[in-house]
Amino acid sequence: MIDAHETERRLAEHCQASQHRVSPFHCAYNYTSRGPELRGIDAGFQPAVMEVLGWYWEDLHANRQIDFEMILRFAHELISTVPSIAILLSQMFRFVLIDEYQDTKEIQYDIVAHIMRAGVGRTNAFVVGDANQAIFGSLGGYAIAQAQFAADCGAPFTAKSLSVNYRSSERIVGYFSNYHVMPAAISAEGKDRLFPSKITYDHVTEARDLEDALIGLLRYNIETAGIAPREICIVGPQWIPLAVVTRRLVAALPEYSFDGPGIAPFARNIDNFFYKLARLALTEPSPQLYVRRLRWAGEVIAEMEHAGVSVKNISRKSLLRTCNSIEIGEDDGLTYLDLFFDELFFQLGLELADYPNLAEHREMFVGDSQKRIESLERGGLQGITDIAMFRRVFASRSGITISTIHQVKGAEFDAVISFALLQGMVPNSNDAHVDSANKLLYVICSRARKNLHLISETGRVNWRGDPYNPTDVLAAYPFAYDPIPDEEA
Ligand SMILES: Nc1ncnc2c1ncn2[C@@H]1O[C@H](COP(=O)(O)OP(=O)(O)OP(=O)(O)O)[C@@H](O)[C@H]1O
Repeated sequence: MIDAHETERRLAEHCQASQHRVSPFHCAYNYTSRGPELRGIDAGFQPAVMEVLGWYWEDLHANRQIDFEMILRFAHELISTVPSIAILLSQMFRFVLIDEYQDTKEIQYDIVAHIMRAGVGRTNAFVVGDANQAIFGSLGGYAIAQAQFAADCGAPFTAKSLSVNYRSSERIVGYFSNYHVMPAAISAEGKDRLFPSKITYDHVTEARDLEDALIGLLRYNIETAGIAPREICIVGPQWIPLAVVTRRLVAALPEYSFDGPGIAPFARNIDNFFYKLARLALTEPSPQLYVRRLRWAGEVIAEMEHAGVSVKNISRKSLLRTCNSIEIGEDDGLTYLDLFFDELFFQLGLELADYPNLAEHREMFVGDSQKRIESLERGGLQGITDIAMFRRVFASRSGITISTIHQVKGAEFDAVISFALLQGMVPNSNDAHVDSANKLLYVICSRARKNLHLISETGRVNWRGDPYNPTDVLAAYPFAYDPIPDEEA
């Protein structure tokens, strides 16, 4: 099973053999029940891209490997060609629960529909989500219509709606309701419903002064409004600019700490064996972490067994003890991990070369992490290789969260500060549809319980040198914003 980074590396290799300047970017594809579909590629260019993908699939086949899309493809192929599979699954499962249905792909809906049809009334489904938050359309996710899914499943569905919001104040709910693409009446009924929320919109700050504006808002929320740093989130569209902003904020506000998946110095590939092992290598034994580390140790042992290691003498506790006993005096995060992995294998009496699957995982983990560090450094982030930065990835959240819009989905904070709300970034220029902008703004604004601060900084230019303007739907919303706290002072 190869991960997204390895897919890109292999595609880059095959693209070199193409005579049509195909790049890995063009090769992003979704499997549907009708076969593979490319994402936003002109019809005339499609044969050239499909040629490269053909080589890529042959290459994977020759190495007995699959990528994520192929899991869906083969699951679908099996379930639609071997009827007993769907019948068996429908007998095993009385309920199929789907969360975030708006991010579900056609092939996934079709897999469920096969099971439901085979169940002829035995299997029920509970499908929940929010069509207003469908921001993974570019990856093939969409909110299926109720009638369509009912027809596909051969089963009637009863629609119910959640109209009560327990998270945000009335003022916040009133504000983000503007960005609904599906009509919905929502009322605020949580404990903060009457909170006198500040909702501000700054469209005058220049990009070069962005950090000052962010610092002003952070200080207002922490020092004046009394909000804890871990209850504040800064949201931006892409993680490299976010990392740059973080670096400046870290330097300007040494008294506060910052957390965020976007600033992790190594590849967050949760299926990789060495990522799982890194969790044990980078956390210290402590009573608070004991149960979690025990679970992580269990996952590591299961992966080892899967790779063919004899684990009968390795228990979760003994593995933890061995990990805890390893001491490595090294400040460079990647070197530390490298030495840790070597030492652990040595202590367990294992030779990595005897387990090709694990050796491959190690190569991917180290290669992806190096690439990630290089791109963060190119983005201006220094000190990223330090072991302390590595350790923070698994430390519990205590600082101000920095996140991309797509990563922040599902989370909630007392205060949300969002920048780069610019047409061409939010929404992205590949997907400049007005609904896409509405959904992104809806996701951002509906994360806030109390305060919401939006920024469309001026002076940013695209690769052609043209200036970015504020996101159209945001600029067109005639809302009575509060004065920006700094100006008030
Ligand atoms: N019945 C309830 N009474 C009080 N608080 C509730 C209730 N249901 C949910 N909440 C609180 O409301 C907040 C939002 O709930 P939750 O995260 O489950 O919503 P959600 O539908 O997943 O939201 P979203 O899709 O926008 O992320 C949480 O803080 C949760 O604890």
